[in-house]
Amino acid sequence: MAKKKKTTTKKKASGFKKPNLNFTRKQKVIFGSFLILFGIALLVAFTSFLFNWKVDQSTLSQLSDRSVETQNWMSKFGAGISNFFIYKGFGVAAYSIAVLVSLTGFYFFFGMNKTNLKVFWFWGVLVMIWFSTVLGFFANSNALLGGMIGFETNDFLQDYLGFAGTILLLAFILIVYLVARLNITPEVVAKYFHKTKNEVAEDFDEAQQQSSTFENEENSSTTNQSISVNNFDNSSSNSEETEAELAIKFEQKEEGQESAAIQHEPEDKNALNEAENATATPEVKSPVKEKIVIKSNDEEDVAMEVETAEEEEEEDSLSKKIVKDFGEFDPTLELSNYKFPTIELLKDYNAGGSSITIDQQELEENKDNIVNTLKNYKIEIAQIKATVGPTVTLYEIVPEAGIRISKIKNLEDDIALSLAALGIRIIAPIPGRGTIGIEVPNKNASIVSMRSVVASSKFQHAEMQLPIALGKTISNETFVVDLAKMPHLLMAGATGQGKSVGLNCILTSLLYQKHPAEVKFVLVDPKKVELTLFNKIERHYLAKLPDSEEAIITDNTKVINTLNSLCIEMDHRYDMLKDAMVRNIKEYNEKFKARKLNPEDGHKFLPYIILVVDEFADLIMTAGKEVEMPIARLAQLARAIGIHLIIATQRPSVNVITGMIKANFPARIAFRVTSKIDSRTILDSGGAEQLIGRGDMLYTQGNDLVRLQCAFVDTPEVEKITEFIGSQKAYPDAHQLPEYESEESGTGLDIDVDERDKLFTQAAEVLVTAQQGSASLLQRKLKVGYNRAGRLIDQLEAAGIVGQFEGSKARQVLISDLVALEQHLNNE
Ligand SMILES: Nc1ncnc2c1ncn2[C@@H]1O[C@H](COP(=O)(O)OP(=O)(O)OP(=O)(O)O)[C@@H](O)[C@H]1O
Repeated sequence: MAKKKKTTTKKKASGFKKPNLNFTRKQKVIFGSFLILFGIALLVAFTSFLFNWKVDQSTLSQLSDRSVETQNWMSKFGAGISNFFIYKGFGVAAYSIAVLVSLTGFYFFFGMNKTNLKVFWFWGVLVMIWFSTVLGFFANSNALLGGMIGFETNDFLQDYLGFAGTILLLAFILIVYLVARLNITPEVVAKYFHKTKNEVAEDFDEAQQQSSTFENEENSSTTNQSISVNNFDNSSSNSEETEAELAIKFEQKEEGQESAAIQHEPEDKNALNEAENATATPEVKSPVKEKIVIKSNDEEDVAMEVETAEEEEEEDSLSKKIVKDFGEFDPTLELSNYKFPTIELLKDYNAGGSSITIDQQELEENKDNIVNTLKNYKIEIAQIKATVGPTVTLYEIVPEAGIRISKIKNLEDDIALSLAALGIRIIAPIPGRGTIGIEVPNKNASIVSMRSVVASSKFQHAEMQLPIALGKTISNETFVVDLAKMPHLLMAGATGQGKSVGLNCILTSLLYQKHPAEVKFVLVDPKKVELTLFNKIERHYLAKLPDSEEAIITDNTKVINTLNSLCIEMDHRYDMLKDAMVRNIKEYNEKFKARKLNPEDGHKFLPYIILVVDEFADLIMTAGKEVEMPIARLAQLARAIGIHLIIATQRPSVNVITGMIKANFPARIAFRVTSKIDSRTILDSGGAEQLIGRGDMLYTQGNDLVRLQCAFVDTPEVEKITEFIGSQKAYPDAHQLPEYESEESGTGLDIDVDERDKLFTQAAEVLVTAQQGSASLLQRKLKVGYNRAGRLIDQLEAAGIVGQFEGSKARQVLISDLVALEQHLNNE
């Protein structure tokens, strides 16, 4: 069974590579310009052929003879190729070929998405054949029109379908073209005519109103009277109809207070015209509008327009048009030749044999031991089942009715003793299974190779944003999780238990699935050796601060700037999301790819950013609480905007993994730890102290604990992968994070006088009076925070008022009294 699985996964892995038919940018420009010019040459030759074909045709058989002259503007080449395409080919419809060739040239030259090109060629050739067949009807009067192919096709169709049949077939093809290619449906045509009708009516109204305004102006004194008479006449002659019309009018009045045109009685014609003009102005822009005409009593039409066009729809159709013309935005275009690492770069640790090494005898022995031990404590078993995993075997037992589960749980040590094995874990009961699980380590644990998990179909076909193949479960299934869903991961384990391998496994998974345009890593490696290999992919996958030289941060003091910079990036991304009216990075990028967001408004494709901290305890110790705040902020807010944190630590103590950190890292991985307390700190439950090490781990994402064997990826394998990626064309530099100005950055000794703190003079007076240069004194007296007090001291030192930093002692005050201070400050 296991072997069978293996062969299928291998097949899938080998089918993973895509053939590479891409040109480099230079090749595209050269090839593109050739095609454009070739297309133009064809146009020139074809046009000339139309005038000179009769003369040139007699020379065609002697084209190889240099002395023979042709009339074509492109000489022998022009005459030959035109004869081929026009006379022997498609007639005048052959112009399509020249246009299509030039168009192809443009696509290559400007590096545009070529999917549209295929569509152009398909329809272009179809139109050409259609035209030449239609023109084939006139072959007798002019052989050039339809060309030989047009004539023959026409002739062929007429033989089988007759004249009428051929015409009907050609008409059908025309309809297919109009509907499928040009989207011209009966509705569209009807809409167009409706629109034109409206426009004519509108013009007519306008003209009428203008003439009546003119009349109005001339007879201003008499008009009111005549209208009132008209009103009277109308209402008396046609009272029912008028009532109904008036009712509509008043309704409109009540609902649409803003419509001045309706509120005014027709006697105020100037106002009416003005109002109408005002409402008419936006009409010009609105693509769809509906007109309700309400007749008034004086035979004049009061038109109210209801505009139904929405700007967003217009934008939508604009983006659709851009997508139609250029295809969706492709973030990978800049590195379009990028090749994903191949599976061969990973080592197959189980080559030549099955990955499971437990033998039948071991299984039997363990089973007997478990049954006997439980029997000794008077626990009878109704059923027992074994599932063999890569490092441990799970024995699931169903005890006889009436046995208390806590009784079995308490026997953990006794069972371990009887099996003479470390790392026995009892899960009582197994959630959702109704059994009790006893995990017993295999005598010969087998390695779960990274190769096997990367090649697994579960990973290959994972429909996840950031898929990570962590390893294999106890039932030997590949375990794949989505980092984007976690959304942050906390990893802990004692030294040498597999943390670094685990981190490499996560990073490798992402390298196998994500293009450099889609994901960027920010790596913090205080141990300086663990992540150095990833330096090779700096310009592909890493992100760094603009002014830093190294992309991998090994100096803890620099981490604070990076974290704050990530916070700025986070805020910026939230603004972009808000602007785009989407809720998360996935929707944002989809909208951007569909060209619904304008890059000129600051929108761009957002890669996922993954922050990896290899030794968090070390970071907290050196950089202190200052790192905790931005980490907690990122962890709380960054999930929607694609910034994910992976934090690993050797020392899972409560002062490192604080409540604030824990609350925001629901996904946790525990490798073997030394005590139950550590296990509780990471997982909120025991169990990690009973693991056997070497990548044996427990994973939780807020609810159940899953025991996994972490996939093993060795340093040489990572090196090969990074070398493979690093040797390919890269971006000019690592991804730039936003610049961050640290609060302390202005505290050099060359502080500008203008940049001094507002409390500078007050601070100087406090220290000179007390003759004590201490920051805490300033904090107390001026009620300022520690940072500001520190900055003030630096400024006072720069001004020569206090002396240099002297460790634990307070700084010396260099000015004796307030008078001297005043003098000192005046002399500056
Ligand atoms: N998944 C695994 N499968 C098999 N062996 C493993 C696995 N993970 C780790 N090991 C073994 O354990 C050793 C130590 O692993 P790793 O370097 O990852 O430990 P670590 O927890 O990072 O230690 P430290 O904290 O001291 O850096 C590896 O060299 C390897 O031999």
